[in-house]
Amino acid sequence: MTERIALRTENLTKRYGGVVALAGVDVSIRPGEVTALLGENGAGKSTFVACCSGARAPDDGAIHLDGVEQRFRSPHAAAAAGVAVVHQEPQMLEDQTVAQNVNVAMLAGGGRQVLSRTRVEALAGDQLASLGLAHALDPAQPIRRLSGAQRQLVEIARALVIEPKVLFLDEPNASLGDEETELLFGVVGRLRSRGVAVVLISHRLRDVYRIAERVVIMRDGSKVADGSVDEYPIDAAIGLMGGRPRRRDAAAVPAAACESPRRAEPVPEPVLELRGISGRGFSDVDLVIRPGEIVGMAGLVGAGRTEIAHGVIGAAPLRGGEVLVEGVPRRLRSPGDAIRHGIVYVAEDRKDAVFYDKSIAFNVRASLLGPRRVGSGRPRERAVGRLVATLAGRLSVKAPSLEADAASLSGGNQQKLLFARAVSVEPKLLILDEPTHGVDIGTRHEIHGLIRQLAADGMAVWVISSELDEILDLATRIVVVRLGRIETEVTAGHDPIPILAAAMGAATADQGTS
Ligand SMILES: Nc1ncnc2c1ncn2[C@@H]1O[C@H](COP(=O)(O)OP(=O)(O)OP(=O)(O)O)[C@@H](O)[C@H]1O
Repeated sequence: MTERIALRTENLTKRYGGVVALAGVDVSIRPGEVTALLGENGAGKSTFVACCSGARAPDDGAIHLDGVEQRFRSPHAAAAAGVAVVHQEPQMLEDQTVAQNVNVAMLAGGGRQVLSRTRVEALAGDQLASLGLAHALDPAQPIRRLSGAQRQLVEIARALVIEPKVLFLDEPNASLGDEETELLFGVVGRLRSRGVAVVLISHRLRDVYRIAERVVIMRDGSKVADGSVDEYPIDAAIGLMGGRPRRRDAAAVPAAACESPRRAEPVPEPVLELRGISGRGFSDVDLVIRPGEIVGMAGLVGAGRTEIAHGVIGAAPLRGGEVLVEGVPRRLRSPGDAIRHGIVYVAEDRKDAVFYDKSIAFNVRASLLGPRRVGSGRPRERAVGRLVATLAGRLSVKAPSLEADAASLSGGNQQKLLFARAVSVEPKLLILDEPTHGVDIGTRHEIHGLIRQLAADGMAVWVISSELDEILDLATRIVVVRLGRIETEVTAGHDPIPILAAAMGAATADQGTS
C-alpha cells in the first residue's frame, strides 16, 4: 500500500539575488501528523513556507498537493487548494472585532456575506468553539485590545475557516505563555485527528517535541535530515541545525555576572523606582530596579506586564503614582523621552521597530544617531563597527550585505538587530519584552550571555518573558504580575518554582471566573 502524502516538494529552489534561500529541497508531509520544520535563523524555513503557500514563486522544483502538481500564483490560490498559513506577525483589521476578522476570512474562503452583527458573532463563536477556544476569546472584542497570544489564536481560527489539508504554523508559540501554548496544542491535536497535515515551525524545541511526530531539519537552505522524533531527538536535531557547538551561557560570561548582584558592596541607587503607578491594565505597581540587576517579570499573557512597561516609558498614559529615574521624579512623555533619560524599551512586536524599507546599515545607525549621540554629530564609525561586529559575530546575523533592506532579514535576524541596536545606545536601563521571540536556540544562548554581561558591567535590565525557563535562567530577582498587580517577588537562589506556579495558577482560576 502506498503511503498517503499531503504535500510533497521536489527540488524546491529559491534565490534572492545572490542568496540561495532554498537549495533543492525534497520534503514529504503526511496527513494527520505534526511535522516540525527546524533550523537556525535564516535556514530557509519561512521561504519554504512562502513557496508552498503561493506567497513566493520558486525558481525551480515542484510542489504536489495530494499527488497533483500545483503552481500557486498567489496565497489565495494556495488557500483555495487547501494550504493555509498562520504567520509570525498576523496582519489584522485592528479596529474590527474578533468576529469580524474571522468573518472576513470566511468571506475570502467563499462563504456568504452576513450582515447582522449578532449572526457574525455567532458564526465566529461556533468556529472558536469547534477549536476549543470559546473560553479564550470573546468574539465581540476589538483586535486592538487583544494580547499577542490572543491575536495568534484569532489568526489560527481565521486560517482554519478554509478547512485546509495542510496548515503551516510559523512560530505560533513564540510569544505564548505556557497556558496559551497548551491551548494552541489542543487546537493542533484536534486538527491532527481530523487528518490535517500540520507543519510547525518553532524554536521552542521542548514544546515542539511534545507534539510533533516527525522533524525536517534545515540548514543554509538545504534539508539535512528528515525522520521521526525518535530518530532525531532534541540534541541530535540541535547539532544538525547548526553544527555550532552549544555553549553554556555561564561559559560566555565572567563568573561574577552569574552571582546575585553586588552582595558585599553598598546597594547602589535605583535606576528606576515605581511608586504605586496605575494605568490601563495595571494598578498600584511598586518596583525598584538597581544597576547590575536583571529583574525578570513573569506572568500570564495579558497579566499587564507590557502595559506596565508602556506606562513607564510614556507609550501609554499613567493614571497615578510616581516614576523616579535615578532618584528624580519624572513623567516620561514618549519612548524617545525615555531614551533621553537612559531607558530603552525593546518591543515584543518587531513590526513596530524595524525600518523595513531601509537598509540594515540604516537600521543600525538609527540608534547611534539617537539622543545620547546627538552631541557627537555623525555616529562614530567605531561604534557602528562594534555593533556590526556584534551582529555578525556573536549574534550571527545572516545578511547578504549591510546595504540590503531590513525586510530581507529572516524574522529571527530582525529580532537580533533590534536587540543589538538597543544595546548600542548604552542605556542605564534596558527593558526587553520577549527578548528571544523567534530566535534560534544557539543565538538565544548568546543573547542571554550578552544580557548577563551587560548587567555585570552595571546596566540594569528588566526582562518580560512568557517563558518561565528564560526568566529562571536570567533573572537575579523575579516579580510575578497577576491581574495588573505585582503579586509576588522572589530572589534568584530560592526555589522560585512553587511560588511562581502558585501565583500564576491562582491567576488562571480568578481570570476564568471574572
Ligand atoms: N526578501 C528577501 N530578500 C533577500 N533575502 C531574503 C529575503 N527573504 C529571506 N531572505 C534570506 O533568505 C534566507 C532564508 O530566510 P528565511 O526567512 O527563509 O529563514 P528562516 O529559516 O525562516 O529564519 P527565522 O528562523 O529567522 O525566521 C536568509 O538568508 C534571508 O536573509
